[in-house]
Amino acid sequence: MVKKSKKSKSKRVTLKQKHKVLRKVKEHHRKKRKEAKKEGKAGHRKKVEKDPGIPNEWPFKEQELKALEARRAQALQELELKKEARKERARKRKLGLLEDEDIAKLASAASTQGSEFAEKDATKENAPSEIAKSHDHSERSFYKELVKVIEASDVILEVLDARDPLGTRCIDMERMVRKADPSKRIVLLLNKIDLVPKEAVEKWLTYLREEMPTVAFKCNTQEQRTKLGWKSSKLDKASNIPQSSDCLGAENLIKLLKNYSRSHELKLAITVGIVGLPNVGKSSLINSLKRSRVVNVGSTPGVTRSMQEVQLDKKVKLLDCPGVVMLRSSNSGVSVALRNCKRVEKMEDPISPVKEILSICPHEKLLSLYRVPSFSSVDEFLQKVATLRGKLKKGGVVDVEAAARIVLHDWNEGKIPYYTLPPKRDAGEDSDAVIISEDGKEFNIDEIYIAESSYIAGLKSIDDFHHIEIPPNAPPGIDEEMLEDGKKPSEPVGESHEELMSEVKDSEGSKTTSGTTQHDKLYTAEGILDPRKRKAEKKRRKANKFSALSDMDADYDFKVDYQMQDAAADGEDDEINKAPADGKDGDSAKDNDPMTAVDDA
Ligand SMILES: Nc1nc2c(ncn2[C@@H]2O[C@H](COP(=O)(O)OP(=O)(O)OP(=O)(O)O)[C@@H](O)[C@H]2O)c(=O)[nH]1
Repeated sequence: MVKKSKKSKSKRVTLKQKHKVLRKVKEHHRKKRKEAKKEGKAGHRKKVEKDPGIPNEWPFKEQELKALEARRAQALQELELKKEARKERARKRKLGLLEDEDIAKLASAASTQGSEFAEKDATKENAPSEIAKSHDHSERSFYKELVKVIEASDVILEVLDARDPLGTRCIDMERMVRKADPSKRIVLLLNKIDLVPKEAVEKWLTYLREEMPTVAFKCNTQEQRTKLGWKSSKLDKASNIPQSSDCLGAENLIKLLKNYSRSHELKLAITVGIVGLPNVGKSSLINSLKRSRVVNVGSTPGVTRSMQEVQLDKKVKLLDCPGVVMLRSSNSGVSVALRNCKRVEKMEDPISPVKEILSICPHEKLLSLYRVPSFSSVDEFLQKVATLRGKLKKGGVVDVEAAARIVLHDWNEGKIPYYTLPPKRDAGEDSDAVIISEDGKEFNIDEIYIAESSYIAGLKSIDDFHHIEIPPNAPPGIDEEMLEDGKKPSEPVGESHEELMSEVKDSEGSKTTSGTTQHDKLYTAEGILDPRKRKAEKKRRKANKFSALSDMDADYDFKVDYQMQDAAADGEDDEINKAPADGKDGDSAKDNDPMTAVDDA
């Protein structure tokens, strides 16, 4: 390094010195800023003007104070209502009841409106019809999704709840499948076998296998996202199946589907539509087969809202479907509620289904389950449950409806354990109902049944269970009339299920020739499964909206509205403040605003 000359005038310093200087400068500036701020504040501090209030001399002081108090109370009440609606919405969101958000929005809008917002009153009047419309629409859209799934599938897996297989079997839907294409195969799947005794499972399997290939299954009920457990089909009797959250029967079911694919020598993947009533475990079945949480699962019915596709492997593609709804009115009410086809939160009358539960369940069972002393009527039972569970309304009144909802939730989630046994077949039963099927050969069903018997033997017996036996329900039917009632000329939704079927076919267009694959069919079905189309549609709608807004802006004349508003406000002020105190205009405007009134409070 070149030595520094003694005569040199260079200002180069060491880095340590340089940083020290910089730090000092920074500190100095900060100090200066602080002082300036202090001075500025002290120098220009605004004097807060004290509100002189309403002068004592003013003749209307009493009335004005009363009105102010009323406005303040109303504003507080509105805030309270908003808070409650928010809480309710959060609770429903947690439960996965997304469409309830709209209802909560409507309810809160209706409740928060004051008498001064006349136009909002109109919204309030319209609210119930809007809710009904959206509900109807969701049922129709669920039905449309079902039609799409049936159309796209080679094999239909109809999921039944092992506790009441007949009550959760939809024979109308089966007819619909056969009508649509007789080459489509239906396999019944007896799910939730962990909730019933072994004897019931065996009897139901024998009963159902007289009509169609039927397999027993237990879905995985673990909470984790991946690596969901499977129990081997080679299970010993000592295994405690009902307490395990592992899946049971998956290997067998996959083997059955592959047998079908092999028997038809299909090179492409077969499409398997998973259908069934709400909450029977369709989504859980897909997650269990895939061994990870690929679709949403929930104990409330209606979690699945549209068709979802899951590729199991090269050979099998699964389609999740919303629960079969549009049930006939003869099935509605109590029996629909007890099949968990309706959300308990949405039920207008949750007490009637509880009456039914009390009539079929032995009272001792309920006494021990709910830890209530004896009761003589439904009302007494619900009052005791409400008191024990702390379900009280305002003023300490027991909330029997909330208690009824608890009991219904317990019924649907299997906390009140029950099972059914198959009925005896009539000699003259409808020949259409009993189909001794040839389908078994395509699935190589004998091999499957033999493998299955090993783990069914491991289930708990009727003596270990202490479950309640109830009579089986009749299969629910699909209401075609309901489809026709809701028909509107402008609506693109189909009319009856035949028309819906043809509509879905039409939407597939001319592309759907006999040579096209199921995969093609699926992607041509309008909307849901083509994300690119959906995005393009969204973009187009957004562009239209913007152009409409800019058109509006171009026409808008601020002068007109503002002048009119000013004139109107002047007129109003003159009327309200017939004897105003000087300078009180601003205050009165402030008092008219409920929010300001609360702030003032
Ligand atoms: N014990 C037990 N519970 C099950 C079984 N399968 C499903 N479940 C439970 O049943 C409830 C409903 O399951 P989902 O898979 O959401 O039913 P879904 O048929 O898809 O319901 P929707 O989407 O409403 O049509 C969930 O709480 C599951 O944990 C089973 O084999 N045994």
